[in-house]
This record gives sequence, structure tokens and C-alpha cells, in this order.
Amino acid sequence: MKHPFKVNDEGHLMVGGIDTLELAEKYGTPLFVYDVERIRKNARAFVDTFKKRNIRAQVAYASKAFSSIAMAQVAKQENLSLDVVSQGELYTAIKAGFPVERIHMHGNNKSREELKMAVKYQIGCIVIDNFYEIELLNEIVNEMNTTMNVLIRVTPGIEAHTHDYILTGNEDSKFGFDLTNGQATQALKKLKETPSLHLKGIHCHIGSQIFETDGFIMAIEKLFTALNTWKEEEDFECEVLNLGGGFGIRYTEEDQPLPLENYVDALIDEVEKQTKKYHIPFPEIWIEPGRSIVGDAGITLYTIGSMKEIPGVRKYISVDGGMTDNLRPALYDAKYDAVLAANVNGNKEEEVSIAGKCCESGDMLIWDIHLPKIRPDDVLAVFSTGAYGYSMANHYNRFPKAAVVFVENGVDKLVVKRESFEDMLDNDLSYN
Ligand SMILES: Cc1ncc(COP(=O)(O)O)c(C=O)c1O
Ligand SMILES: N[C@@H](CCCC[NH3+])C(=O)O
Repeated sequence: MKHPFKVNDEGHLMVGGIDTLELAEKYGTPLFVYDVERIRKNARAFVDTFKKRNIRAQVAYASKAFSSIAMAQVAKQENLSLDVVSQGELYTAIKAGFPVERIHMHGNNKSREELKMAVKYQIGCIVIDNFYEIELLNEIVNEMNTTMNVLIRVTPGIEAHTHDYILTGNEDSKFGFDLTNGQATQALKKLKETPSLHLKGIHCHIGSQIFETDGFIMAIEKLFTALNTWKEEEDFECEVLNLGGGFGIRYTEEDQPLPLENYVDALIDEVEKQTKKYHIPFPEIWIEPGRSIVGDAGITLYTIGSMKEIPGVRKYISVDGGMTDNLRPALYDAKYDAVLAANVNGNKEEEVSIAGKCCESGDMLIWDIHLPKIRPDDVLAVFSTGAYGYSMANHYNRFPKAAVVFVENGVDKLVVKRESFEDMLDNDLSYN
């Protein structure tokens, strides 16, 4: 498949100017490797398109896709803002020295402690998800004798074309206030009576891994119908319109993503159209891409171990990771592509299925992929694992978490250490 990585004269897969076989040797496997130049390129595709069109904007990297100190630092270097969903993601951002005023907090069940931490650090804004949160946050800001900028998260009733579990903009969703049943308007009224919470605007995220712009356009139409009513009936002026993330990337040949610039252009065009239609001042636009910033910049290197051939059925090739470092195939039936790191362009003579090593039949990374002849100890490189791979990693079967390496301009740097067994047992206490 088309992937953004180079292949050297020996046929080895390269990332950021370094041979992936050297990386596997140096750091061990499973190993997440990020091409930092690619992360920067993706970030700039968003940021520069807003700039070119002279639109006031914030591009908030959705850190749930991959949160680490080094990643938050790259986001800062690229002038991104940061979307966090938990105290843990906020703590990571703060440890990384990320500017607090550019941090936005999400979550459908933000705890008192999470909200307190966000208020204490005076982060840029909190995206309010439900009525309970309005009460709780108001109580906290009053106790702390301060104020907070907020957005209201609304669900516009859009059925974007994606997996049900990553669909978020529909009416029957655990996230946000519904626009059509009047709850969003009720939230607006409530916030108008809550002077310590400064309502800056609205937020909407229709889902993830979306390849078309129509869903976003329909959402913007619905948002502006509401904003027009709110202008007329509630005298509300929207300073910030946050349109969420969800821009699709290529995992396999089947995926045909749009250039990232096209999403931004489509959003701006539609907002322009709607602001003219309703004579509403053009708001600052915020977006929250996660996957599209880090997804295709990351690969996972595995070492191949056992092989099992069932004549006339299939050949299973097992790797030293699986659903512990990439839950997406098991969770969403997600598809991936891979190559042998030592022989990227070799003749693909074998059809095999790549199994993880967890005690779970569903722990399969790739079904029916064509690869050159494989031998034990070969290194397999799986593409597009940069988003929701490490961040969704788990300890099933007590496999320690993999390491993460950043590579840029021919220099590799360990940014998350491989977990040791001691690390994993750190919180275990005995019961003798
Ligand atoms: C509110 C919100 N913003 C941003 C994102 C990031 O989405 P993606 O990684 O698809 O860009 C998500 C995840 O779907 C989300 O729920
Ligand atoms: N974790 C999901 C996406 C959910 C994004 C957050 N709302 C994925 O891997 O595709």
C-alpha cells in the first residue's frame, strides 16, 4: 500500500532516516516508532490552511490518540492547542510544560478532582457535557473564588459513516446536549444564569475516521440553525465554534482519505456560508484532530515467533504483541497493513494471518495478508498504528507495555520506556 516511509537499497523499511531493523535491535519489540516529521507535516496541514485563509483558529491535538510528555512537547512546538479528557492527560500536558491557556478539557463524567485540577491550572476552557457538570463546575469555581471559560458540547443528530462505537454526534449518544430535543437550549439558559462560567461558544464532534466532508457540513448547518435561534431568542453571540476531530486516515488500500487541507477548507467554506446567511459574526474556529495528526506517523515493529499452518485453512503467524498494544482490530474489527521490515518490496508469495500472543482467539492483528516468505525472528512492521495504539494499550495477560521511540532527521530518541515486570507489579501488594 501507499505509505509515507522510505525503503533503503537493501529493501529495509526506514523511518525518519533510520533503518527499522536497527531500531528493533536497539530497543526490542514490540516497539512503537513515530516519524516526527510526519507528525509536524500533519499538524501544519491544519494550522497553515487556517493561516492561509486568515481565519482565527485553534488546532487542538486530541491527546487521547497518543498522550505522552514528548508528544505534548511536539504539539507545543507546532503551536497546537491540546484536548485532554482526564486528569491523567492534563497531568501529562502540565508535566510537558504545555501552555495551560491552550488546553481544553472534555469528558462525559468529569470528576470533582478533574474539574478542580482544570480550574486550579486555569486551563483555556472546559467543554461542558451535561447538566450535572454545570452544577458541579459552578460549585467548584465559586469555592475557588474564580471563573472558567466553557463551551457547550452539543449533539447535532448526525449519523456519520463510521463504526458505531466511534460515532458520537447522534441523538442517542452518551456525549453532550441534544440540539433537537431542546436540552442544548436549556443548558445555554442555565449557563447564562451562571456568571462564573463564561460561555464562549459551542462544540460538536460527529465521530471518528470520517472520509467525507458532508457529515461536517450537515453538522455546521444544524449548529447555525441553533445559533440563529439563540441569537434571536437568547441574545447569544458565539465567539468560538469547535467542530471536533474525526478526519479519516489510511490504514489499508481500502481507505481513501482526503488531504487534511480539504477538511479545513470545507469547514471554513461552510461556516462562511452560514455566517452570511444568518448575519452572524464569523467565530473563531477550533478543531480537535487526533488520529489525523499521529495515526500515519506511527508504526509498530514486532518480532515474529511461532507459525501454525492448518492445511487448506490458513497459516497463522504469531507476533510478540497483539491486543495489548493494538486493541483496535479486536474492538472495531479495524484493518491494518504490514510489511516485512527486511524485505518491503519482496515478492508476496504467502497469504498469512497475523496473530497476537494473548490468550484470546479474537487477538488477531491482520487477517489474510500477502507477505514475502516469513521466517521466525523476522521483524514485521504494521503501518498507521500511531493513534489509539499505545494510548489504548493494556496489561492483559500481564504483558508489559511496549516502548515508544521518536525518530527525526536520522536521530532516534526513546520517549516512553518499555515497562519492566517490576513497573507492572509496582502497585501489587502481598496478602500473606
Ligand atoms: C470530542 C472529541 N474530539 C476529538 C476527537 C478526536 O478524534 P480523531 O482522533 O478521530 O480526530 C474525539 C474522538 O473521537 C472526540 O471524542
Ligand atoms: N479509540 C477510537 C476512536 C475513539 C475516539 C474518541 N472519541 C479508535 O481507535 O478509533
